Amino acid sequence: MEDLQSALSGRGLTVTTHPEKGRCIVSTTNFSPGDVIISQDPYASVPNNSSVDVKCDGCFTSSNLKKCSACQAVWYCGSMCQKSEWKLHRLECQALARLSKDRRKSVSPSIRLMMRLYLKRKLQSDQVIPKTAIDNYNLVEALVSHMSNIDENQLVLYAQMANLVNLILQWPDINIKEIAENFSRFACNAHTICDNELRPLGTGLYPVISIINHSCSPNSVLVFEGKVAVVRAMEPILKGSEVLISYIETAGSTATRLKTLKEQYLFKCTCSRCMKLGFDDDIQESAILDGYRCKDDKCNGFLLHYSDDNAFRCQQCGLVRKKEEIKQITSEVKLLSDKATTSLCSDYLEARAMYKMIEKLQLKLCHSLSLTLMRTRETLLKILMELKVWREALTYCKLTVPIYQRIYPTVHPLLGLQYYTSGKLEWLLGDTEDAIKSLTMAVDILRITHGTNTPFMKDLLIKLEEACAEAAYKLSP
Ligand SMILES: C[S@@+](CC[C@H](N)C(=O)[O-])C[C@H]1O[C@@H](n2cnc3c(N)ncnc32)[C@H](O)[C@@H]1O
Repeated sequence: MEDLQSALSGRGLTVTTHPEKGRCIVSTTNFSPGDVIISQDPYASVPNNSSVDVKCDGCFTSSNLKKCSACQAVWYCGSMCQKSEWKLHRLECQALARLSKDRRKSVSPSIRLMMRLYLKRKLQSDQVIPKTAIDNYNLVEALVSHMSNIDENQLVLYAQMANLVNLILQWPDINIKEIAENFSRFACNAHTICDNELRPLGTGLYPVISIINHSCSPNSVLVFEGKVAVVRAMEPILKGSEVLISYIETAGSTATRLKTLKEQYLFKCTCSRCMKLGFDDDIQESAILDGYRCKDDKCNGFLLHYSDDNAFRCQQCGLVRKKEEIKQITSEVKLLSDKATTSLCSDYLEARAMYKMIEKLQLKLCHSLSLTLMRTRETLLKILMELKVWREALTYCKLTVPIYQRIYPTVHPLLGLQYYTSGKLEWLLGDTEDAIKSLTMAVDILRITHGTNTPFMKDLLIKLEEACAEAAYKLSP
């Protein structure tokens, strides 16, 4: 702990304890928006490979991959990544190679992550890999596990997974109970590693970054540069303030956020947004985000429960909508959604037709600002991008932007990325003036959340420069 404190003090941070939250990271200096508060390499990490989607173990790229010839289970994009991973993979490779081909295929990313945690611990204790103040197994042991609060079924599952790790590693003195506890630690401490556009690539354990607590209106954001986790300030953070990130999608209604945090992280959030639960404006906001629209097409009102829960009443015009009718449309949407999800993996044209039908039904059911309708439109945007139907994709992107602006704070990576998508589409379609506006808004946000020195940001800045140059050229006599 002393080593950690002294490593953090050089970065303007300290670890304190809070009676309800446990450990916290607090700033001992002022941070401005865009400042890197802390960055860390993973103690252990793994790509989220599946039978249909594989990534390089070193950099998580999906292109030019070759299998490790010995274990046939791990992929690399080239010799550089293979070499950088070799010390750890050498031991992992021997363990995997002992398994039958079928067994090897069934080793899930979570099992691999646990194996890699133990292999790293072994390599550090054998001094093959150096330990540092922010990269050692003691920090993993200090992470909360919530073992005494998780239910029995979950414990059984963790015990089964621990047995599997033992079976693969075949270390005589391995402690099954300790492995099971580490699975519980993964559940509330591991982070999903994402690319710059926040698409998931894998999972990593970052034991110092895991000390940062949650808020639904956080002052910082966690992004990834390759496998390195980077926490940046999104707003001015004054000396003495706690550094807070969000563990979950903050757009959900208060009840949804509280439920997710309780189920996955086992705590009751008491941030300023969650403390509004049950107050009038929170009830209204939730009814819009999660809720239904007025039956009258011309009314933009939202519905709240009415007369013993058998009906809903529009809060704007008073029109009543029967619960039965809502149930009927909901089940039609559910039926279609189940089919549509499968078509997403196989046939984009079919998926487009199905999601359009879902959107049509949801327009009858959901408030125009509802998250459910927005998610459908996000999916349609992705499908249309895959199909390269740019103009229609732009229409859907534009439909989501006002909702993003409403549900996210002015500096939020998802809002910045949506402006970026809009700008790219406008640029492609020759709407240069609009592209400049969207790309400028993207830069204003993403330079804070993603920094300015990454290839991703450089690419965005070049696109903006090109759009400005073209606009100037069009204007020149
Ligand atoms: C990733 S850890 C954060 C560090 C943790 N406080 C510690 O002592 O190691 C996540 C756990 O911290 C606690 N936690 C995080 N944010 C919290 C909050 N806003 N309120 C209460 N507890 C919180 C919960 O126990 C949660 O499962």
